Amino acid sequence: MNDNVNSVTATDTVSASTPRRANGTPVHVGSDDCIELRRLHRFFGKTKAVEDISFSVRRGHVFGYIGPNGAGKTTSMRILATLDLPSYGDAYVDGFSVINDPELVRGRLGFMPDSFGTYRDVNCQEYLDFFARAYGLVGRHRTDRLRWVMNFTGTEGMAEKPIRGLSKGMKQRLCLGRALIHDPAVMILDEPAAGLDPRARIQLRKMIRELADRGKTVLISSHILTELAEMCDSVGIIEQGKLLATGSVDDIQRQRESSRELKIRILDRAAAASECLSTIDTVSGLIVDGQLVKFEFAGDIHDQAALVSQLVSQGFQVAEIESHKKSLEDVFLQVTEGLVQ
Ligand SMILES: Nc1ncnc2c1ncn2[C@@H]1O[C@H](COP(=O)(O)OP(=O)(O)OP(=O)(O)O)[C@@H](O)[C@H]1O
Repeated sequence: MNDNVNSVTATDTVSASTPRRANGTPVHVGSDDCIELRRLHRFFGKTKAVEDISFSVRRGHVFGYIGPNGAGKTTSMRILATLDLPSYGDAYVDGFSVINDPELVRGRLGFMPDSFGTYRDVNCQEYLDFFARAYGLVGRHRTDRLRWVMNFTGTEGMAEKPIRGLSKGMKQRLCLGRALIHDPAVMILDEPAAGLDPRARIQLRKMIRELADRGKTVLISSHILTELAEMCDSVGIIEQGKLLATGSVDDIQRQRESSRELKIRILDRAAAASECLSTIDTVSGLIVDGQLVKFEFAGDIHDQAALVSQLVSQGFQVAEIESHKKSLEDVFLQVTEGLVQ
């Protein structure tokens, strides 16, 4: 099925080695990391679609791959799905190299591309059955698997419906079903929520979370950090082929939060309190508005506690303190620069 790797010339490719037995068969390396990119590069002429990207995703985790248009998300996912080859570096799925063991990778991976493909005239059951057969499922096992997948994706009521009559949301469910049909350990989902209405997005999120809870490792791409924040255990932010940040959403938010806005309500002498605050290095942009003193604060939570103690020890009546955290959109805009290639 995944046969269009021949668009890459052999000279483009530098392979990394998978451990092998004496007879040459690959050894399955049991690891907590079910997806791993190691110094992955993919160049198209002068375009560096993917440049030296490394990260790993733990078994049973959902990893959000986030970046603007043209960032290199689809290119990396196509390499993981063995539809393309890296120029340098390697990627591993469930311990197997996409370069050395693509067949083994395909059996362990379900890929949901960003477009549906051309199967307009078959019905939903025929569609899933076709892919089940392509993956070598036979007899009772195939029937049971089809039933489970249709039930899980909520497509059982549409078994007889031709694909050309499906809504976008239903097509996405069916596409997810196709990627799941051979019960892979790893799911690669390229912008599965694009074009879905809010309810369908929520349902998709629930399905993905449930798959991870059942032990599947999921890599999912999106342009939108907020869309992924709730369901992902960790995220990677990519732009112009480079990985700019990786970690949990909270970690990235914390790392990138170089400053935040603080508002302190002082019951009397707010202007004098502002004078006092102006002597602290981590305070800038002070504004006094009645009892409120607003400013940018570049310290951590301990510095914040020290600042309040200092005001109180100087006799100011601190009544309220409000800290405005940067939103995920703020973080995304701060991390990326809006560069397009
Ligand atoms: N087959 C190709 N030939 C030439 N350039 C390509 C090819 N595939 C991708 N590119 C280029 O590589 C860069 C990364 O593209 P890619 O599709 O991976 O980005 P993306 O992050 O998935 O973007 P989007 O969110 O718009 O889908 C872009 O500049 C794109 O034009």
